[in-house]
Amino acid sequence: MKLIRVKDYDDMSRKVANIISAQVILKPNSVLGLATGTTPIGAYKQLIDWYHKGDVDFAEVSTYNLDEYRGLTGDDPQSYRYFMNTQFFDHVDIDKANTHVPDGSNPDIEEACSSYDKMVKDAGYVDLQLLGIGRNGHIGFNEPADAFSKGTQCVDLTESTIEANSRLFDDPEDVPRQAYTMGVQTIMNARMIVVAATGEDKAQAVHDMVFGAVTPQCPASILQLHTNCVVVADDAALSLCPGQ
Ligand SMILES: O=P(O)(O)OC[C@H]1O[C@](O)(CO)[C@@H](O)[C@@H]1O
Repeated sequence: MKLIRVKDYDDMSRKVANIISAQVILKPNSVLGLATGTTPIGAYKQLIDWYHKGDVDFAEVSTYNLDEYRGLTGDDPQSYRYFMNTQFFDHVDIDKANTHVPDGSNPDIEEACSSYDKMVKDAGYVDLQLLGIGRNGHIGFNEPADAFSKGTQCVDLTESTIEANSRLFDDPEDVPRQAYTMGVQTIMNARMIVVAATGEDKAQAVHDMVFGAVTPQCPASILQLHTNCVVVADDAALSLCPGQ
């Protein structure tokens, strides 16, 4: 695991955008694994800016998102499909047909998960996976559990995640209780992984991810076993890490 210390959220956003840009410039038809949440918004903004300046383009890129709330359609403003369209896809030259998010509107869990797995597999898995990290160490929506997940699965969100994500909903009661998420094994199949984290509320999760035991109780800890994983984190997120 390589640690890159950054000053703050803006610095993290530029560095993450630089890594994604380099990937796309070197391999224009890259398969990107993308994340939602507050963490990557600044990186998406930076990429949009560089796209408008002609520094990078996404015409040949395809994308697979980590997760989606079960029960929401893509046109629901709280859905992750809507988030990706409005925060990134609508502003660059990516072909929307090449962008993929688990289908939260599919009530058939088995079908929703297996069809997403097949798509990612048929794409040859992900070249570069961008990850945020939950306060409890979750990646995608893979919550602390007794075993690491493999392929796409339907998960019951923990109270801590529901509480953390309720800030984005008018009424906390509206936060869906379930989500479809890419599995940990699929995430680990990515050829490069970039984890972004800022802020003190991520410090314990970042410590456990980098220095803790590899355990499904902290899903992000398995990233220690990935051969090409970079963590881009600010002082606050690294504040519990020894010698950092
Ligand atoms: O970037 P945030 O908003 O802190 O979220 C962290 C993680 O939590 C999720 O939003 C899921 O709760 C992930 O998609 C994200 O990577």
